[in-house]
Amino acid sequence: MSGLLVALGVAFVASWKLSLAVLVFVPLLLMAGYVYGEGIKGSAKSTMDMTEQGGKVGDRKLIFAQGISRRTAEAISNIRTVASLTVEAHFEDKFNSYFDNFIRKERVKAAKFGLFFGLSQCIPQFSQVVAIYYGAHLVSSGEIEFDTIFKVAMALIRTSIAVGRTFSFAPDAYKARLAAKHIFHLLNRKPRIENGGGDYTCPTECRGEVTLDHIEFTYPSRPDAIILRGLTVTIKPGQRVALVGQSGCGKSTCVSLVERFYDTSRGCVRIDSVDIRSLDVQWVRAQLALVSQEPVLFNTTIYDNIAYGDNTRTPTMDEVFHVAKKANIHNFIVSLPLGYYTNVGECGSQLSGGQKQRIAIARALLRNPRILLIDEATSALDTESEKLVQEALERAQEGRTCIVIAHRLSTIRSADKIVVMQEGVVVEEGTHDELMARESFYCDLVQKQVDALV
Ligand SMILES: Nc1ncnc2c1ncn2[C@@H]1O[C@H](COP(=O)(O)OP(=O)(O)OP(=O)(O)O)[C@@H](O)[C@H]1O
Repeated sequence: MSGLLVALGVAFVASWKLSLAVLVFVPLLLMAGYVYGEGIKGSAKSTMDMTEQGGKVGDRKLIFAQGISRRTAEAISNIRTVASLTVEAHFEDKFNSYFDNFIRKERVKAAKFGLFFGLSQCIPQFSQVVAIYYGAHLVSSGEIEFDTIFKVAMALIRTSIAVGRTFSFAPDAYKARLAAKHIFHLLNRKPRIENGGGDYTCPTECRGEVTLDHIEFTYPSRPDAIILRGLTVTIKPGQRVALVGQSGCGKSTCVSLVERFYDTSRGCVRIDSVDIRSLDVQWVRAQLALVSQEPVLFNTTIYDNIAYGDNTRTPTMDEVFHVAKKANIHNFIVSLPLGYYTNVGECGSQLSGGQKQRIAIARALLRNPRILLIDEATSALDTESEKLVQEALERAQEGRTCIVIAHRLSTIRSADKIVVMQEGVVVEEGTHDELMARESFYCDLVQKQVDALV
């Protein structure tokens, strides 16, 4: 805007009459600049929009089975699910229909824009014709010099077009400011649980005692649903404790609290009698290893996937062999053409469920944790594979505290303690024999599983 004011000053000083004649065109010149600027942005943005929106075809209903909004990229990465649901054509139609709509809308837009753009490109020429025609008249009548025509024309016409172009970028500048504000808000957010550092304790050793002391807990995303209601469990060093109960009673939540993915609402988790909120979270996690229901493998070699178990050092090949043998997976790995350097594919897609489980067990063992957390796989493995996984799990549990979330009760008969949970509280605990003798909750669960098998 200051540029326009300066240009007006220069033009009026040179010739106010000629300036007034050109000024009639200034609003049109501003508009011409604006339309031109929009044109430049439009061509770049439409490509971006097309890619972005095309990527959203997977939204909502398309992956209805999972009930969550996904993008096409996710549909492609979940191609097996898409194929097994036989919804490929549906995805393709939706993808194509989006682009059909897009092309139709863009054609109308392009025609409108072409018209405005053409007109806007004429305006500077018209204004120059007027400036030269009227300027020539003023020169011939001796009111101005010849070069004044160019001073006025250049100052007003070029500046107006430039200002118009700048205006066209104003909405984007505003959006960019807003986006930057969101980004800085995110960057400035402090995590509720500090990831190491600060004034936290790092004990020199860990005995492996875990206490869940009168824990009440709700997930931050669902503050109305109370998941744990005063739950208390004590696990002695080296003890093998199984958490059992119906689906949704809060077993995995207990493991998440021990891992300190969340803080409790009331009560506390203790390791070796120390509240984990006062312990360095990196230290806490270094004492733990989690073998989860759906083990996550990275898209890299088997060696790397196992070596991720201990990021404090680069493990030797012998160490990796040793843990892989313990996890019953070494023979399989060496039978592969590339052995330990075989890539497992995205999320371990080139391996079976049982093989993934065993690699995850090897990874956990490499960490040599004091406390092992096992969330038993719910998905059925074939008998042979299940036997191999079970053997690997049993070996992995030796000499350390273990918290096992058991789905198949037959696997935890020998546990030192079985804790039966119901709706976020402990309703019963003891050994298998003690609980069976009581003929109560645990006995019911066992009976239900036996009935289901028959
Ligand atoms: N991240 C989360 N946000 C909100 N609610 C959650 C979250 N994770 C779990 N829940 C809810 O907490 C409750 C307990 O879940 P949890 O996974 O601990 O149960 P579980 O006993 O381990 O079940 P399962 O045996 O089926 O694995 C469930 O009602 C579940 O819907």
